[in-house]
This record gives sequence, C-alpha cells and structure tokens, in this order.
Amino acid sequence: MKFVHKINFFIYSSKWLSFFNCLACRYGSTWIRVERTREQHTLDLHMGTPWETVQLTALGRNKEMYFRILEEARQMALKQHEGKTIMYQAMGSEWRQFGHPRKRRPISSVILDDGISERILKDCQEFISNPTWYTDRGIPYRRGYLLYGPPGCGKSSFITALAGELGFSISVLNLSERGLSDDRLNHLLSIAPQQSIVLLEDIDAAFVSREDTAQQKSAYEGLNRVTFSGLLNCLDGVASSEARMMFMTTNYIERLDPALIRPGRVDLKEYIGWCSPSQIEKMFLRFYDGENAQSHAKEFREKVVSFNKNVSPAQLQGFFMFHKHSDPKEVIDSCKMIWEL
Ligand SMILES: Nc1ncnc2c1ncn2[C@@H]1O[C@H](COP(=O)(O)OP(=O)(O)OP(=O)(O)O)[C@@H](O)[C@H]1O
Repeated sequence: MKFVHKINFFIYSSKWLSFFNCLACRYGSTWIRVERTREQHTLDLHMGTPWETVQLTALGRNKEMYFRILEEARQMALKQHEGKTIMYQAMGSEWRQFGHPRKRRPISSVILDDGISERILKDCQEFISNPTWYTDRGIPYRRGYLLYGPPGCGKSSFITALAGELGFSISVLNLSERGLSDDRLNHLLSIAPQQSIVLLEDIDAAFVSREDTAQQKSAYEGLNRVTFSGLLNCLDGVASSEARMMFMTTNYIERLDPALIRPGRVDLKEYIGWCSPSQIEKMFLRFYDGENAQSHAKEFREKVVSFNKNVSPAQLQGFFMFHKHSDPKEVIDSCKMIWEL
C-alpha cells in the first residue's frame, strides 16, 4: 500500500526531519520506507511555500498510522513553541521564521496609559471569537489597527506582548523594501501564516501621500516597489477564513493619506503617547520594590512631572537601567538625568 501526502508542517520539526532522513524507519512495530523529494523548482508559486514531498511506504492496510504520525509531528512542533512568540519575515515570495521563537512578553509588562491595553486586547479577542458575525453580514473577516505616537512609547512592544497573549505569531512586512512589488505584496498577504498578526511598521516611511515626489520617483527608477494604490487594493483584498489582524505603526499619523486609514482599512486607532503621571509611577514600580516602594513611586512621579517635559517609557527604562543598583532615594534625586542619557 502506498500513501502519499504533501507534508508541510514536518518541515518545521527538526526531530522529524532527522527521522525522515533515513531511508527506512520503524514506527511501533511497522517498518516504513521514507523518501524525500525536493522539486527542482523549490518554490510552489501558488502557495509560496517550499515544495517538498515526503513519501512514506509501508506494508499493510493500516492507513490510520499515517494520520497518527502527522498528529504526533504537529503536537511536537506545537510543544516546541509553547509559551513563545514566533516572528516571520517575507523572503522572496514566502514567509520565513526569523530568529528563535521569543519567550512571550507579558502584556502587563508594557505600561500604557489607563485603559488602552485593555481596549485593544478586548477588541482583538472579540474579533477572533466572532467569525460568524462577519460572514453572516458578508463583511471580510479582517481587522486593521493603527498605533501611532512618538518613538519609544511601546507600540512595537505592545504588539509583541499582544501576540503572545493571543497565542499568535507576528509576520513583519517592510513596505519600503526594494523589490517588493504590488503583486508580491498581494501574494504575501494572501498566504500569511495562520494565527498571525501582520505588522506593517513605520507605514509613513513607505508612503507620504498618494503622489510620489519627482525625487522619490527617480530613487526607485527601475526597481519594483509597492504603489500606494497597490497597497490599498491589497489591504482590501486581505480576507481569509482565519482571523486576519493587521497592525500598522507610525510616528507621524498626520503624514498618512486619509484613504489608508479610513474605517474598513483601519478599524481601531490608538494614540500611544508620552508617559502620563500614572505611567511614570507604574514604570518606577516595575523596577523598584521594597517597603516604601509606593511612596517612592509617588515622589518620583511628582518630581518628573515638575520638569514639565515629555518623557517616553523608553527614556525611563534607560534611566532605571543606569540606576540598576541605586537606592530609590538616589533615583528620585537624580531624575533630571532622564533627559540627559
Ligand atoms: N509603555 C511601555 N512600557 C514598558 N516598556 C516600554 C514601553 N514603551 C517602551 N518601552 C521600552 O522601550 C523600548 C522601545 O520600545 P518600543 O520599540 O516598543 O517603542 P515604539 O513606540 O515601538 O518605538 P518606535 O516608534 O521608535 O518604533 C523597549 O525596550 C520597551 O521595553
């Protein structure tokens, strides 16, 4: 009996790969012959995934065994990534995992102004748990988010933590990448990994307005690149039976063309701004504990606010790291340094 299956997810499991490298192996009491063939053109242009056939052949009538093997491999691969967030990036016409899966960042470790974190998380959870609401109304099952605000205030960190909380991976797309054409973008979005947040960072850097300046035109002469209308078409086309969440970030919302962020393309916009007094206090408590931590945190907050200057969580983090071993009193006294590091 011969059973042939195109096994994509085996490719992710290194243990199984080495298992399949041998010509024959034993599964329980059954000997299985294993043949791996990589097609000459290694890309399946339709699916955008490396195309490989693993053919398992065994004597007997037990088809169930093959399904058990697949399920075991799937479970092993899932276990490897338990508690981790996988990042993907676009390579050619496919998505590739980059770096090792990262330990999930707790969402509570990203301190945003009151209510923001909860609002976005609730929106995502509601979206994921309600596919029929969309299909019943003929609305594409996707949701767009825009996080905007000054640098170092937690946009990227929050998206990473959110993905961990939802058990999603992150697929990062760089729209400014030379050679990324409208077709390739469309293709990549349509085959983005399942259960993955698609992240378009610094969206303002790719498009300033609908019309390119003459300077931009000549800089890209001869190179494929994404056009603004191409991007809009791709965003509108991104629909899937899986929840498709797309996050965009920018430091300059005012530079974005209104067409890009209109409802339907961006459904939820959140400003992630400079630290509010309560954020300053919470950031302090993340780094210092002890008996008088609460009163120290209040004192620190008053002192920082008294400077009447904008401060980002990244600036505070840098300052606290500099004062890793300092006494809280010393930290409070030297907070002028926040803007000097
Ligand atoms: N709200 C926050 N709570 C906790 N840590 C934060 C927060 N904001 C920023 N940080 C820390 O500051 C660093 C930079 O943050 P991050 O990259 O998320 O900022 P960003 O808003 O995405 O910046 P940019 O706009 O430059 O991409 C990270 O190390 C992160 O841990």
